[in-house]
Formats: sequence, structure tokens, C-alpha cells
Amino acid sequence: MRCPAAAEGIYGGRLCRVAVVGAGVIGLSTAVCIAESIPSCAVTVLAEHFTPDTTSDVAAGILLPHPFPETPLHKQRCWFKDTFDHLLSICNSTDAAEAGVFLLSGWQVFQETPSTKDPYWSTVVLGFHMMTDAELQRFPKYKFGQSFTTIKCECSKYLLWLEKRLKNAGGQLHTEKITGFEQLTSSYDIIVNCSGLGSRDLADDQSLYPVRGQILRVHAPWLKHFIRDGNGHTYIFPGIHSVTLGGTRQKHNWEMSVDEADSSGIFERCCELEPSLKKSQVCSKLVGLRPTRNSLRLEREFFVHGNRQVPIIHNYGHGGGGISIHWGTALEATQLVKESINWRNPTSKL
Ligand SMILES: Cc1cc2nc3c(=O)[nH]c(=O)nc-3n(C[C@H](O)[C@H](O)[C@H](O)COP(=O)(O)OP(=O)(O)OC[C@H]3O[C@@H](n4cnc5c(N)ncnc54)[C@H](O)[C@@H]3O)c2cc1C
Ligand SMILES: O=C(O)CCC(=O)C(=O)O
Repeated sequence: MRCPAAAEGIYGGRLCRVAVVGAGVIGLSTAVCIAESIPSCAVTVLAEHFTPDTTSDVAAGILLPHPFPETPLHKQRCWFKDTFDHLLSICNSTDAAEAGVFLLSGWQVFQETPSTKDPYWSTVVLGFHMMTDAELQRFPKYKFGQSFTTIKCECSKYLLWLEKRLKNAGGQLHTEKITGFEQLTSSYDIIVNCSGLGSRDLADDQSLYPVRGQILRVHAPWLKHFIRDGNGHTYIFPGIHSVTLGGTRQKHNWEMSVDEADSSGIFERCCELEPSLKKSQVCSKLVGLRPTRNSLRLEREFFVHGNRQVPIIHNYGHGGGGISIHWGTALEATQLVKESINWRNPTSKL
């Protein structure tokens, strides 16, 4: 419930109306972060699709950072650590099962020893160590490996849980396709754009492109450890109801239908890594388009419409690593919302 003091508002004597466009992991986490930390904001999420129909629902949901070549490593580490610590606190709470968040241990193996054996995220995950010869024995084609415990965040549950958390904080959800930001300027004071690949049209961002990913979900309840080839093309991630097998990374490919050649390739490569998978049953095959840029876009601009100047906070372009850094980027977007409120009303001191 919104606290009574919030009803007075700070935005010209009323609540600050915030529209969040997008209901994937980025939109919902950003909406929750704003609604919970700025009680004077009335937050509405507007999206064309909600769970289970977003890219986030297709994700394996493993916390493992993906590279953003144009973003300093200390920033990427900070987003990852904020997200890891946030989800770890959910893992340690009574909400873990409903939120679909749990610890998962396993191995990342490499056919050639990588130049960086000790990546920047090694001190964020738990129990990171180079694999011993005994651990590597079950992967005869691989020379080097890393063993660690990370977190799996299953979006089919997590997004529903975030929606519930948002409603508890007074937020609202609306199904609507936004065709231009001008649609929102008369009803909202601040816009937060978390529309993923939709920003190619909505924010006219031609530097954003799809990287097509296909996965299989199989029934193999005996598997309890993840295995990932360090080249990123083959992975096995056990989950609550199924094991996710991946994957493909096809740049600029917009095809949303399942490709059977991709399915066979994924299955064969995963069976090579984990032969027991030959006895598993495929439950589903899914495709998602990763919203990819050289660096994700997390910044404020002002949208001028008529005599109104409305701050837009962009938070999109998380590529193949959105689940891994979503809470870190939500915190940063929320800080930009606070700065926008202070800009409009310098006495608010948020
Ligand atoms: C196969 C695969 C596996 C993956 N595995 C992992 C993983 O293990 N770990 C990890 O960290 N990441 C993983 N990812 C990446 C992750 O899925 C993405 O980074 C993340 O889902 C991006 O979230 P998002 O909220 O930006 O986008 P989305 O989930 O696509 O959400 C975008 C939202 O915006 C809405 N929208 C778009 N345009 C408009 C519009 N004009 N009007 C209204 N609404 C609009 C959509 O309807 C949707 O609600 C994987 C991706 C794929 C494809
Ligand atoms: O790459 C991984 O290990 C997990 C899956 C993923 O993030 C992806 O396919 O984009």
C-alpha cells in the first residue's frame, strides 16, 4: 500500500506519474524499483506483451555476465554484483520458490585456455575456482575449466512475482502498444523506456539489432549441475521443471519460428558434453531475439512535444545478459528518475 505521506506528492503537489514502457525483466524490475523507492511516484507499466510472451521468458535465466565492448568493466561488474546480491537475498528468503530464484553450481569449460583465466565476475559468484584435473576428467576434449555457484532466475515465475510486487507498491499494468512517445506526454510526467528490441522503432535506434537465440527445454531431472562451453554456443542449465539446452547466436536474424536444424545441432552438441541427455525427452523448443547493442542504453533525454518537455529515461539493449544485470540497471534508471523529479522541482531533494 502507498504510504499516506506519498498521497501529498512532491510533483507540483501531486503524485509524479511515471510510464514504464515494457514488461520484460528490464521494465518490470525498473518499475518495481521506482515504485518501492520513490513512494511519491504513481507507476504504470504499458506493454504490448506480458509474461509468458516476452524475450525474457525464453531466457535460460542464468546469472553470467555477457560482454558490452564499449562499457567500462567496473560498471559491468557493479551492475552484475547489484543483481547477484539482490537475487541472493531473495534466494535466502521465504519468497525464493515463488520468485523462481535458486542457487546453481556447475562448470564452464574451454577447449583452449582463455587469455583471462580469472574473469572480473569471479569474486561476485560463489566459490569460484579453476577446475582440478579430477573435475576436468569428465570433459576429455576440454583443457581448462572454471567451477562456481551462480543463480538461476526463471522468468516464467520471476516476472509474475515482480508484477505482484509492483501491484503491492501501488503500480498498475496496461496492455498497449506504444507507437510514439507523444502518446504518453499528456498523461505522464516521466517516461521510462524499457522496450527492448521495440526501441529500434520506438526510439528510432538503428544501432539496436536482434541476435536470434533458440533453446530446447528437456525433461532430465537427474541433472543437477550446469555445464557451459566457454565459447557460449553450447550450454546445459538445469531448472525447476526442465533443463534448458542451448543455443544459437545469429546476428541480425529476425526469424521467430523454430528451426529444426538448429534444434538437432543444439541437442547433439549438448549430448556430447553430457551423454546422459540422449535419454532425455524434449518438452519445448523456443526462440527469442536478444536486444543487442555495443553498449546498452541507460541515459536520460528530453522529449519535446508542444510546449511540454518530458524526461525519457532509456534502459534497453541488454543483449544476451539482461537477466544477469537487470537489478543493477534498474537501480541506475531509478536514480535518473529521482534526478528528473529534482530537475522539475528543485526543493524535492530526492
Ligand atoms: C535464448 C536466450 C537465452 C537467454 N539466456 C539468458 C540468460 O541465461 N541470462 C541472461 O542474463 N540473459 C539471457 N538472455 C538475454 C535476456 O533474455 C535479455 O537480455 C532480456 O530478456 C531483455 O529484457 P527486456 O526486458 O529488455 O526485453 P523483453 O523481454 O523483450 O521485453 C520487452 C518488452 O517491451 C515491450 N515492447 C516492445 N516494444 C513496445 C512498444 N512499442 N509498445 C509497448 N510495449 C513494447 C514488449 O512487449 C515487452 O513487454 C537470453 C536470451 C535468449 C534469446
Ligand atoms: O550464455 C549463457 O550462458 C546463458 C544463455 C544466454 O545468456 C544466452 O543464450 O544469451
